[in-house]
Amino acid sequence: MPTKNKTLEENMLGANGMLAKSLEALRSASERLNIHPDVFEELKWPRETLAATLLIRMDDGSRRAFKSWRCRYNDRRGPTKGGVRFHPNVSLDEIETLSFWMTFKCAVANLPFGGGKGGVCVDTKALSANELERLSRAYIEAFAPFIGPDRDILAPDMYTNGIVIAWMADEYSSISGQASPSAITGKPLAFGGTNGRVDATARGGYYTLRHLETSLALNPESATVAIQGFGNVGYYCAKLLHADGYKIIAISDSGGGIYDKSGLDPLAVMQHKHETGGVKGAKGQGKTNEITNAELLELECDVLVPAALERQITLDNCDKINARIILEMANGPVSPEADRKLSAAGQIIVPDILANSGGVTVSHLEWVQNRSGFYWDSSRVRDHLKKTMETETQAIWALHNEMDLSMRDAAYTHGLRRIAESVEARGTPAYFEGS
Ligand SMILES: NC(=O)c1ccc[n+]([C@@H]2O[C@H](COP(=O)([O-])OP(=O)(O)OC[C@H]3O[C@@H](n4cnc5c(N)ncnc54)[C@H](O)[C@@H]3O)[C@@H](O)[C@H]2O)c1
Repeated sequence: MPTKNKTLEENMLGANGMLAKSLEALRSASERLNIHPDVFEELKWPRETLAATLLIRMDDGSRRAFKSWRCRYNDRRGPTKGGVRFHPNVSLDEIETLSFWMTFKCAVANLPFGGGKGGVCVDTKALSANELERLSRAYIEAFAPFIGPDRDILAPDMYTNGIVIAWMADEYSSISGQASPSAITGKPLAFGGTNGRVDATARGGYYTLRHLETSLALNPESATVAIQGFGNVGYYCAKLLHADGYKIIAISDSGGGIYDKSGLDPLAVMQHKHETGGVKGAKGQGKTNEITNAELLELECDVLVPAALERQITLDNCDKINARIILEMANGPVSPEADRKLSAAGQIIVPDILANSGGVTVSHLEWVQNRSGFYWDSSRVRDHLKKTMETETQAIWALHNEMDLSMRDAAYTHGLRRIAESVEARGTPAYFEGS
């Protein structure tokens, strides 16, 4: 590629940005599969990203501005789909990267969706409930022409659970002038939500891990687990694994963590978090110590479950990671450089685009139910989720072994095959030359 173009590409992507770095997985999967360059050129760029400044009336009468974005990364396999994140560190690069990951996650789960994502740069803990409602509705007002059941479908992400999604769905229906439940998934049950969505992301990761137990020589009777992040995903992961005999030895949240080598009961820790606002101070079965988030990541354990933010394990700390298996329940918790080093050292990283795809898999079922008007019971949802997770886990595990790839490379290869087929189905230069 000429230097001039490369500079242009670097300028457009931001050479050191998270998206530019994340594209490495796409680049190597494209080379491996000998994908047509048109496909790679298309997948390198977000299809469209919209930015909006949300102006909110605060409770004290003042006005405050919040930066926000919505990105539709690629829609070749169907309408774009992805959560909305409310977090103080949200940035354009982060939203576009998360949308890129969603594109591959939906393909890995074989859903008829492309990838999207949105976010608002906000610390929700500093807002009142009224301010949070105004912000949630303002987000929809700003992006309403961009979203829709056949265009871009929203969902929860960090700090946008339950009521926030209900406000958003309500606002979208008001603006569109009709009940439009399928534009936003993750809704409360009474508002067109689906059974089984609350713990779907965690349950998907749990099915994946349990399916790989024999291959990974994991014994649930004695395996130890450390969990970073104790929100929707971290809590339900801890709960499901604990119920099957796994020993949860450490849990953390944004305020810090606790460690007990005799084991922690996730229900008791959640009770403590409800009462005090954090996990610190909760007691386990034996001697419970307080630890930092950094210390939690370095613990000796069989399974480390990052379930909070991206870039928690990087070149700075990857030499200190002692877990045999990392189950990526957060999006992008291990940087590409750290992933290469850890994989080369024989540590198994079950990648986010597989491990946490249970959430979007059940969101798809919610969308299907909203459109058909026929609602499923929990066992039907769980059976479908289990089957999907096991099928895709097995396919990725087989590629990992057959092609001698890390699990992340295997997952990108698996997803790219499907996306490339849908791009190529619209014609490549070879098709037009032949006609
Ligand atoms: N909820 C879903 O369905 C879903 C689906 C796929 C992926 N994810 C990913 O899972 C992760 C967690 O999402 P969630 O829905 O559980 O969010 P959540 O808001 O329910 O919980 C987030 C948790 O992370 C903790 N946290 C925040 N900053 C932290 C830090 N610096 N160190 C340790 N803990 C910290 C918070 O205290 C909280 O316990 C995110 O990366 C999200 O993108 C979520």
